[in-house]
This record gives sequence, C-alpha cells and structure tokens, in this order.
Amino acid sequence: MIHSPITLTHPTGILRGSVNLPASKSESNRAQIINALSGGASTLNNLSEANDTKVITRLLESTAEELNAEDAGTVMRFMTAYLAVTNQHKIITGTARMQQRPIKVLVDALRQLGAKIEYLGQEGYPPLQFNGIDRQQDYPATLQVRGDISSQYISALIMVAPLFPQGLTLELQGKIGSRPYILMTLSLMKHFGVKGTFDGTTITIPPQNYHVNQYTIESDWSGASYWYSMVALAPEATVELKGLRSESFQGDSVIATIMEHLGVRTTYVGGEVILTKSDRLEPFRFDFTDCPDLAQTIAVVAAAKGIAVELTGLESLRIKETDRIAALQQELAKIGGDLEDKGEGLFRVKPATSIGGNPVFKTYEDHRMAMALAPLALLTPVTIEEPEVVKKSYPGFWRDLEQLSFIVEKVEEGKEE
Ligand SMILES: O=C(O)C1=C[C@@H](OP(=O)(O)O)[C@@H](O)[C@H](O)C1
Ligand SMILES: C=C(OP(=O)(O)O)C(=O)O
Repeated sequence: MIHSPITLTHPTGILRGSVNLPASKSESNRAQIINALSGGASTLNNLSEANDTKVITRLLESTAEELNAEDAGTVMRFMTAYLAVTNQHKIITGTARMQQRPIKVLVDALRQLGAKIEYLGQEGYPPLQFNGIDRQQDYPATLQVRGDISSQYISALIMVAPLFPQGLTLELQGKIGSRPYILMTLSLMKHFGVKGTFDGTTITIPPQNYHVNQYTIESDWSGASYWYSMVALAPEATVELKGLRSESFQGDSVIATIMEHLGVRTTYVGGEVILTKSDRLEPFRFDFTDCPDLAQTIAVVAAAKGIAVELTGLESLRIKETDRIAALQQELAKIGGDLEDKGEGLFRVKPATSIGGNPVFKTYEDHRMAMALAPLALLTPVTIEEPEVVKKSYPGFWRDLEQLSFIVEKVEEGKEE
C-alpha cells in the first residue's frame, strides 16, 4: 500500500498490453448479501479484491456489536436492510464522510416495515442502532420511495423484499438515478431464483426463497473506464481488458459508447475487450443520471483533449465519497481547465489550457479522483496525493499502470511541491 504521494510518468506515451481488471464491487456486494439471505451455500467466483467487498464479507461474518462500513456506500445501505430484516441488535457506523451521506429514505422505509432503528448521531445519517424488527405488525406491502437520492436504498430494499410474507412493492417517486444499478440487483436476484417485475416506476417482488446457485462476478466496467481514458490520451495504444462481457449487468459498460466520441474504439473478442484509437473526436452532451461514476473520467479526458463536453445528471455527485463537482473544479483548474456550472443542471468542460509542469492533484478520499486524474501522466508528469484511496474499488491500479510501463515513484517526504 502506498501512503506517500506518488509521481507518475510514462516514458513513451505508447500503451500496449493487457490488464486483469478487478471484479465489480457492485456485483460482489449484491451477490454476498443475496448469498447471506439464502443460507450462504452458493458459490461466488471472482469476488472483488476491492476494500468495499472485503468490508461486506467481514461484516456479514462478524459477531461484533458494532460494525464499521468504512466509506462503502453499498455496504452501509445493503447492511442496513440486512440487519433490519434479520432482526439484529447492532450498531453500524462508518467514516466521517459516511456520517454525512444520507440514509433517511432507507431508514424510513424499513421503519414502516417494522424495523426499530435509531439514529445515534445526526438525524437522517449514520451511525444507526438496530433494535430488532416487529414481525407481527401488519406492515404496508406497498411503499413509496424516493428515487432521486441514491438507488442503493432501492437495491437494499428489493434484496430483502422476498423475505416478507406478502413480498413488497416499491413505487419509486421522482427522478430515478442510477437505474442500471437497480436492474443489476434484479438480474442478480433472478439468477438466484427470485423473480420480480419493474415497469419503470413500480417494482414488485412477491414472497419467495432465494435458490443456491453459482455466479462468476464480471470485471469492473467502472475500473475499465480509466483504461479508456488512457487510450484516449495516449498517442498510440492497444489495450486488452480481461473479464468483461458485452452483455453486462453493469450500466457503466456504456463507457464504450461514450468514449467513441473521444477517439476510443471497443472490440469484443471472447471474454476480452480490446481498446484501440480512432480519429473520431467531437463535442457532445451526455446525461450521467444512469452512470454517475463515469462523470469524473469523462470530465478529465474531455478537458485534456480540449473538447467542450456538456454533462447533465450530476446531482448525486455532491453526496458521494466527496463533493465530486467541487473536487473536479479544484483539480481541473491546475491544468487550466474547469467544469463550469451553467445552471439548471448543465455543466460544461472548459478545455485545459496549461497541461504541463508537474501538477499535484488532491484526491479528497475519493478513489475516482485518483484514477480519473492519473491518465494525465501520459501528457505530463503528475503527482497524486493519498494514492492508497484506490483500494476502495481497484487496489491493484498502480501495479497495473506499472505493467503498462508507467513509472510510479513515491515522492520523498518534504520534496513534494
Ligand atoms: O448500487 C451500487 O452498486 C452503486 C450505485 C451508485 O450509487 P447511487 O445509487 O447512490 O448513485 C454508484 O454511484 C455506486 O458506486 C455503486
Ligand atoms: C459512489 C461510489 O461508491 P459507494 O456509493 O458505494 O460508496 C463509487 O464507487 O464511486
């Protein structure tokens, strides 16, 4: 684990090689909750090495009274529903940032279902105290749940829904963000024998039992997005990404389509994706409502390539590992770029005017800031602070860069500018 800042350079800018991507933490964490709800007899292959996945594995096995979800949103939200329906008397907490990430929508829904949950700190935020569930109560089998804050509340609820005697119907209210993650949850539930329906706004899960099955977790398309950035920025590149499927459960596989505008071509060969460069380079507008985790990747590449891309659907970025909009604005300014707020939800990338020197990028305890900015090393040496943040989803990220000839050097104490 690297704890001091690192400087990244690439001697030639030419990228050739193959990358063993980490497995998806989103799929891994769902599969583990479903497996725990069905007795733990399923076989899960290729579980992610991401810290977020290690945390949920540990918490599901833990006998401790206080559980720490660290900075993992899926863990906090999925475990909250799990602890409630499994009638536990425990506390769940997380990092200081996790204690600023809202959870009220989920707690309100679980309370309506009979769960006794108290806030130990600020109302509406972790840490939470669980005091069991009142199973006798005549619970409402249909709940209204807001869809515009986090889809993780909805995924958490539908995974436990088949355990209720009448099942559960969720009527999603307002704009629905991160919809592909809800579909991923339903797909994995179906794989483990639980069927539900989703007509676009209403999800119905009848009472059922999960079945034992096996599942091989796909590589992580969100992690793949940084390799797309590198191919977009390198003067020459052919990069193979392993373990990805063209028919993916992951909405972030849309990176293949988005990056067509930024000069990256995707070819699917068996279980591999091959990225090569194309001449296509054009301004475009994209709505990130369905794939918020790709916004940082695109904002940085567009700024570096001088393309005034317009981004919408960024509302949820302010409540993730950091305020990602503010963080992008701060860091893009270091290369003469910006993510300009045009109002009414529209952001425009201001092309970078001063890529050079050795910009020192902060990462704001956000793995995606580190990984979105790192590809700039193909254009100029860059320094990344707190590089260990990548462990949240992609612990081998710096090692994989080295395999494609990046030079990753620790900055000696006191030498950083
Ligand atoms: O369910 C999931 O696995 C996730 C859903 C998304 O969060 P929101 O639903 O809060 O947008 C995404 O940003 C996060 O990285 C993973
Ligand atoms: C937002 C993210 O994760 P989570 O919400 O699960 O912490 C992410 O991985 O970018």
